Amino acid sequence: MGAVALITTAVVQNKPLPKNMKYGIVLDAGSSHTSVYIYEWPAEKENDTGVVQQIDACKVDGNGISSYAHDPPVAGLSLQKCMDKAREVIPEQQQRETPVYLGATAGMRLLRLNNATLADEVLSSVGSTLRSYPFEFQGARIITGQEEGAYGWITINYLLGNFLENSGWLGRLKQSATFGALDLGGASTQITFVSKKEIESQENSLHFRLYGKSYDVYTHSYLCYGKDQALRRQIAYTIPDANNSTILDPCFNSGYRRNTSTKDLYSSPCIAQQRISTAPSNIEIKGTGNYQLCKQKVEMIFNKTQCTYSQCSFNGIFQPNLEGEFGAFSAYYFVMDFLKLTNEKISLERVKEAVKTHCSRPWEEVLKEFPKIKEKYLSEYCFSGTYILSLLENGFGFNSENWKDISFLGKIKGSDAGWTLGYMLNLTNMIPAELPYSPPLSHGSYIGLMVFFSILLVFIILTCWLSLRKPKCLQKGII
Ligand SMILES: O=c1[nH]cnc2c1ncn2[C@@H]1O[C@H](COP(=O)(O)OP(=O)(O)O)[C@@H](O)[C@H]1O
Ligand SMILES: [Ca+2]
Repeated sequence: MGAVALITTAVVQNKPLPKNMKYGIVLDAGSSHTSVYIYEWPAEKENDTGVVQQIDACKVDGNGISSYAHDPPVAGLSLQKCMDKAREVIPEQQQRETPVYLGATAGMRLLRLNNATLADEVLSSVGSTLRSYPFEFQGARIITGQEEGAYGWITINYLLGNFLENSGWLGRLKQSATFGALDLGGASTQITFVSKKEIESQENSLHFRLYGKSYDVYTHSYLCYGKDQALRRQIAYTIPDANNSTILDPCFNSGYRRNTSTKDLYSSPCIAQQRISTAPSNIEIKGTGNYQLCKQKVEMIFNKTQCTYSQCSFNGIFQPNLEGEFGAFSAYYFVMDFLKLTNEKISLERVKEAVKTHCSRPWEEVLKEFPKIKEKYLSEYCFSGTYILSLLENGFGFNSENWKDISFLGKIKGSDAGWTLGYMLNLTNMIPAELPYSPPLSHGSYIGLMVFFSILLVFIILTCWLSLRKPKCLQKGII
């Protein structure tokens, strides 16, 4: 009876509690568009790694918030549809304690360079929209390039489970068991990885202690080297003078035509050094679809001549030797996915061939094959593919050898690869410096052991009882 009571108590008392979920919202206000991400995690497992999951993502209609500089109040209004959706997704009783963060990236950094007052107005407009929702508004700000790189690195390694793998005694011995992060945006690009070598420039050096292990991380964010700004710079190199308003551009498929206003092209601070006063007000771009010529033009934006450190990537920026594996996400993934080049087994040479082939296809043929793809994206895949190859090879120093170390990542275990998750994990203190205490046994093993020992106890009691009865039996002369 005692043993049965023990088993029952063990099972009933230790039933896992019903899951109490928590939620968090992060808005990624990128240069090209804004996305709203909703995350969920069990409250009682807050400090475990790998428990936060993306449960919803909503793409805001229209362009990035920096494009509303001429009418800041509209920037806030543009977020309403996605925020209404967030209100539907998150249970009502949890909404008041759900934090909302907005982080703006390179588009807003550029707007701040052009006009800081307008940048503030846009931020206060999005802030007041977010405050009007029943969530816990935690601020709308422009994050630094360093933060963008660091949080992207944290996100992918958290989702890949690398921090937990490194936290045991065996993991602590391993040198570089994390993935480097390569993030390509529209206005900036970030490279972040663990380096064993000394990081010679302070501004590129980060130190983290996560789950009981220390990480020395190299990061750099290149403003104006996102693919949209790089395209502008590439076009600006060949702006003709006032007598001629046509550009023959090898980075667009042959037969493709696009009209651009010079005022719009020149509005970016990234073009500051390339402006010519005699430029016509409108230009017509005519594609010629030639990978080699496009590559030559693209490479003009990487200055490889000056370097005051022992080694540099380009533009005099220090970069230690590449180490370990890398996850490439955001536009790296969108472009390589379109070109069907995300398979790890494809060599650098084959990737080049594929981009070359795509560039040489007539625009009419491309358009016919992909009628549903947004024309802006479709027309730029030749340039984007060429730019990605140039940036990785000529800029960062990847080659045929270490190309296999790059994985192009869209989602990892259902969550988008990007800086937003890392940003939220950091701001909610969900990544502890030291390993959190976890009971040595899981709930299942605990119950199993309790049942086993209870049965063992019953068995021992029965055996003792039977052996104690023996002399009595003998006394009675039964045997
Ligand atoms: O489906 C797609 N195909 C190609 N490019 C895409 C697609 N979706 C987004 N992009 C590009 O990804 C980039 C995202 O950059 P983002 O808006 O995050 O800028 P930022 O990080 O520099 O602030 C932009 O260049 C955008 O055009
Ligand atoms: Ca981005």
